[in-house]
Amino acid sequence: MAEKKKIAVIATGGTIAGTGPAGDAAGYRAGELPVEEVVSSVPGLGEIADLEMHTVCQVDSNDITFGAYREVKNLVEQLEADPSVDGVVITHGTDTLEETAFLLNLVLDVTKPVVITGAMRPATATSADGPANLMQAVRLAADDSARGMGVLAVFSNMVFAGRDVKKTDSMSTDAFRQNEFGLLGYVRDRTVSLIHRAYRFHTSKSRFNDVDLRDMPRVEIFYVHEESDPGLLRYMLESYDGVVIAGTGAGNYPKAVQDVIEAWDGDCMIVRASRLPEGEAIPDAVFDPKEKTIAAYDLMPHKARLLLMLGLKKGESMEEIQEDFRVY
Ligand SMILES: NC(=O)C[C@H](N)C(=O)O
Repeated sequence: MAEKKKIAVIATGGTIAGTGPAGDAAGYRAGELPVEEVVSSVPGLGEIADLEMHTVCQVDSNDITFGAYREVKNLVEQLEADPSVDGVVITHGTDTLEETAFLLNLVLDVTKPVVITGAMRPATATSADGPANLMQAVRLAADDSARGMGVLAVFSNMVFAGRDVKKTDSMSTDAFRQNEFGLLGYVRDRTVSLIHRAYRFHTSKSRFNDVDLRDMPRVEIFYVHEESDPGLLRYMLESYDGVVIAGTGAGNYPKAVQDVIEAWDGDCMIVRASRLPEGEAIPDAVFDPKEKTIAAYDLMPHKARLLLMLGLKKGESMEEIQEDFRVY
């Protein structure tokens, strides 16, 4: 029989560590339970792997920060260098799990499995989903097939790529998808089946895995709708290092917004993304004839924001950042 693996569990909070009125699925406080209690609530977990526990923070994921990302990066890279550890599981709130998964996928210099998971119902709810997700995440992190796959997310038996995972449901326990990119595979009980591999660069092959996550550039998102306020966009361009436009359709906007973009000649870098969950915002001669923007392709605005921050932090030119959006 194969030797038992050792998995490090890093807690950051979220509903998986949430407590509230007995049985209820809502009205709870996220990030309350210590990781040891979350882990001990999962029957049989210790039989899958030896576990070591770490806590970076205990927050609702809406309050996650680059300070926490920096700590997670340092810790995961220490664990990568520790020959006694085989893989890492990160527990996290679901609201911003997709941002954290994408960011870590770009900045961690690792090849060991790194799996992020969470829960839609707090630990005190009837049929809490955290224990099953945690069990599946540990199972995946202990599986050799997960090595070199970048940051993976596990939710409700499904395995997703950190780059592509999206929260698509605000209530169901089946809350994550990666839309037209399907799934990477499944985990259930003792069976791990990885079927697809993410194509884009990540982790040990990412040019961002040496980025110092302190003092990050400030990037905000301008959400487009009918009669969007062009004055608000002008203010943002004057105030931030970068702005991501969450455009309609393929990254589009009203003429008044286009006029502001075309008149802009400051340092603030502009990325054109789409507010839609599927499809791409590609370079476009109709909405951006003067080539003032960087196309985000399929990345949602909140993921595009993180990639832009990393490119700006590296001091990259507009052309280099455009290339980042083609390969990451
Ligand atoms: N299901 C959850 O984890 C939601 C919670 N608000 C969080 O993101 O921390």
